Amino acid sequence: MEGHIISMQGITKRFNGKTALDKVQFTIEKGDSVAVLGRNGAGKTTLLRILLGLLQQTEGTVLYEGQPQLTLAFRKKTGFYIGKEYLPEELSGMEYLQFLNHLYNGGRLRSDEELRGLMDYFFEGADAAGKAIGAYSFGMMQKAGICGALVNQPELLVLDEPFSGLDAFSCKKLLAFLQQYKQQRTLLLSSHDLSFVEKICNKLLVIDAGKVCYYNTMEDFTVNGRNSLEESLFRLLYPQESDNEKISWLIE
Ligand SMILES: Nc1ncnc2c1ncn2[C@@H]1O[C@H](COP(=O)(O)OP(=O)(O)OP(=O)(O)O)[C@@H](O)[C@H]1O
Repeated sequence: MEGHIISMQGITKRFNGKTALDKVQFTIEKGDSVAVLGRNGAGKTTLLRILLGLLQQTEGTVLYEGQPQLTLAFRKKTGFYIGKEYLPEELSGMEYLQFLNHLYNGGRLRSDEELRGLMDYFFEGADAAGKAIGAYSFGMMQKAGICGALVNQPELLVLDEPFSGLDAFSCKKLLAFLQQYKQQRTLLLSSHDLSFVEKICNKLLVIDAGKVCYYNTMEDFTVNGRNSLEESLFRLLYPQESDNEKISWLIE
């Protein structure tokens, strides 16, 4: 177990008898940057929610540094953004960050100036700090969620589709941020945007119909970069048939 920051052991999740995750098993080493990939409905968000203790698994165990994960240490050292449903709509962006700051460390962790700096980086000076999150656009909510995930300077950062809804400049800023972040910490993200995944992650966890069908390095998956990530993923998950006939049928 030594060196593993996260260990998921035999995780099964059933919703009303339907299996969403089936005996999922993997470990994440400190310093890894892992992308969770798979089709819509494969089980990625369910997996991240269970890992974070936001959803109870039906079977299996999640360990953080060798211990059951729902400890204060896990909460203090983990940052996450998993969807806008976890954002308090009535608070302004700044109030949300201040709230998290108090929650994590009685307000001693970061100064208001630092929190404002965090917002400035992702919002690029847009007037968001004083505005209620409920009045944000989808992309602004994503940014507020990402800022929230970073308040406690987490050792493990978990992000569910962080690039979704961000404009091109914001994607570039997030990419630059994550590229630096991953050099010092551990990162787990799900994304459908393979070009960003390729630039950030060293390991891939591919899930299909609730089962892990690949977990290893990006290099191994792409045969040392000879194939693109997209090609390699298509080869693993999609049948080699042409959709042209189906498209013609749909159009005509
Ligand atoms: N609360 C729930 N109740 C019932 N079924 C659920 C619930 N949450 C997820 N599921 C089901 O579990 C499966 C996995 O869903 P999940 O959201 O984890 O997929 P995903 O890989 O994150 O998909 P996407 O790429 O579309 O975000 C799906 O079949 C989904 O319908």
